[in-house]
Amino acid sequence: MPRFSANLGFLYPELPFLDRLEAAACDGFRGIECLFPYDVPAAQLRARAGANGLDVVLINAPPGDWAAGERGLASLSDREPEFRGSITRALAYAHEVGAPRVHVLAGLLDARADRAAAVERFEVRLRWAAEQAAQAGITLMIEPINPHDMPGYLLQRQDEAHAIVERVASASLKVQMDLYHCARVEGDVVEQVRRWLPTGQVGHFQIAGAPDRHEPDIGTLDWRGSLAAIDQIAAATGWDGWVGCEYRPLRGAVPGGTSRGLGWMETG
Ligand SMILES: O=C(O)C(=O)[C@H](O)CO
Ligand SMILES: [Mg+2]
Repeated sequence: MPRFSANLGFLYPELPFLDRLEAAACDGFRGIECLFPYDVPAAQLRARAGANGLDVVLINAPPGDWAAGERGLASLSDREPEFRGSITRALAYAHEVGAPRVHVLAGLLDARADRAAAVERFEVRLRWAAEQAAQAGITLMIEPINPHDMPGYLLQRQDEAHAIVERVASASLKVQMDLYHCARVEGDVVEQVRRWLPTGQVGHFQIAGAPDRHEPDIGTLDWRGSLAAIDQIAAATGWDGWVGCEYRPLRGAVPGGTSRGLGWMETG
């Protein structure tokens, strides 16, 4: 089985954020990932992770005004200074907590906007951001996200993301392949893993059941096949990344609900 990290934006929702680290460690996780940890001083997160023997494997860069509906700044016109500030802040935070990956959200495309121009802006900004990341020894991620969960998101398909990574041509930019989004948009997830992981351009995986984003074994996702493909290709190529558990536990806020739903890991 691959290494799993606990996405603390989704798992253990009944606990205060910092207490989720101990719960994850008790459940056997060795890595955690966060959506937007910026309300917590980096020193506190680093200390809790260290005390629980956890690596912080991924954080997201600040996405703009999330409450107002923004989902990233990287492709938005007239937001370059804010975008650059978000990257600087994310890289500094990631450095302090020892996170080797930062996910950069692309942003929403207005229905009347020119997609080609937005993609061009995205690439120009990623090129700059990847240079900053390289200096910090951090790898940036871009992630295709399905339009049911995030209508209008610029990046929805694996081939679009990989084409951008190829054009930006920096070793510090990779694709975050979320098997849940991939299942909802592209269907045959195992085939997509087999197509893209050997390219060396996948930096991180995430997993959830489809179509409801609960535990991977709830729904139609071929999670066993996907994880077996990751294992097989990792053994052949030396890929040593993580698979983030980014799902809403079916038992939601019931105390212990996340832990009780982890049985799929044993049966994979
Ligand atoms: O939504 C996802 O799948 C993510 O991974 C983002 O980081 C949060 O929107
Ligand atoms: Mg994801």
